[in-house]
Amino acid sequence: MRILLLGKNGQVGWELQRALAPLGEMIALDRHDSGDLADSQCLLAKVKAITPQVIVNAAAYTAVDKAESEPALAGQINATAPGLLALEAKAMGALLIHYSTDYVFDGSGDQPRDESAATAPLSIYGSSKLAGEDAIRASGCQHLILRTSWVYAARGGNFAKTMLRLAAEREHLKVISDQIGAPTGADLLADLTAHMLRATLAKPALSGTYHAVAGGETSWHAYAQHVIEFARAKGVPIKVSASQILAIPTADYPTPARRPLNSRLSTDKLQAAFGLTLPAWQVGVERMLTEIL
Ligand SMILES: NC(=O)C1=CN([C@@H]2O[C@H](COP(=O)(O)OP(=O)(O)OC[C@H]3O[C@@H](n4cnc5c(N)ncnc54)[C@H](OP(=O)(O)O)[C@@H]3O)[C@@H](O)[C@H]2O)C=CC1
Ligand SMILES: Cc1cn([C@H]2C[C@H](O)[C@@H](COP(=O)(O)OP(=O)(O)O[C@H]3O[C@@H](C)C(=O)[C@@H](O)[C@H]3O)O2)c(=O)[nH]c1=O
Ligand SMILES: [Mg+2]
Repeated sequence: MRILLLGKNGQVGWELQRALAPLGEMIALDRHDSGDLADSQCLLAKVKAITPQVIVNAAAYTAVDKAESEPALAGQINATAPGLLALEAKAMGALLIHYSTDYVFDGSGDQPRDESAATAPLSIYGSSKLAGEDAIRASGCQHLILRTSWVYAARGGNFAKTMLRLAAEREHLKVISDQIGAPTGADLLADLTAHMLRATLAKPALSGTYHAVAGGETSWHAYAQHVIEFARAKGVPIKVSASQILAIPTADYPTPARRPLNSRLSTDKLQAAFGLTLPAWQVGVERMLTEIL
């Protein structure tokens, strides 16, 4: 089996290189080797030449605030290119695996959302990701769309690493405590992808959209506290004292993009359909911290 991986150097792409390696021949691209989602023509020519049985798209425009001032580029990378990949997958009979986000929702309420909940993105990033999902579903190709949230990895930039850096430099931190979600490891997503890929090739009816996040929930503030106190306990030099990691409401942290308050996603569908278990978010975060500290 030939697997084409796009975005091989992102957080998720890097872990997919590891997790998908045993499943077949992998061709892994980034934007520099004809895998540029901003250049659809070149990308589609490359896909046709490779004729993969599976396309895994881990490439995306993920700079949430910057997207507010670059909507056309975000739309090209997150919506137009995935839509064209889906049409090509349909034509070739390939399975397309793609990732989406909690930011497709408006974050109202306080209950976990399932896959059928109404979408209403608050940001350009969120609407571009939703348009990508919709284009894939409309293409009629076999697909797996994994909606995830708050992704971190040992390799790459993410919130946990930003907090460790700031905690070493500053005497106080202000972190939002009224946005609730689940930090999800890129390694967990890659492993889920490998299992789901195999199961879906064997049983195409599994094709569809799934929420894929770690278990439990937290706020950005409690997540930051967890990361910083774990590092402190390991002897890492930390400047901020525990009492100076200050909880603030979203209103006190103005950003160009609006973000959902309630990012809780229910993973019941994924767990039931694939017989998989999603471990608590702390398990993966502590493993990642142990690796990088
Ligand atoms: N990060 C998060 O918190 C979350 C991510 N997701 C989704 O998960 C998926 C993976 O995200 P993640 O690994 O965290 O993101 P990263 O930002 O770590 O990686 C994205 C990758 O996409 C690449 N990329 C950007 N533009 C292009 C382009 N024009 N052509 C080809 N490649 C490009 C980047 O390359 P380069 O470094 O060269 O720019 C980078 O390697 C995405 O679909 C994202 O929307 C969902 C929820 C949360
Ligand atoms: C750096 C910092 C951030 N924050 C807030 C801002 C934001 O609400 C939250 C997280 O900051 P980030 O910059 O990681 O936010 P962001 O880049 O929006 O994270 C999102 O990325 C995209 C790609 C997704 O799909 C989402 O699931 C989510 O992970 O923490 C603070 O409160 N204090 C701080 O010092
Ligand atoms: Mg970010």
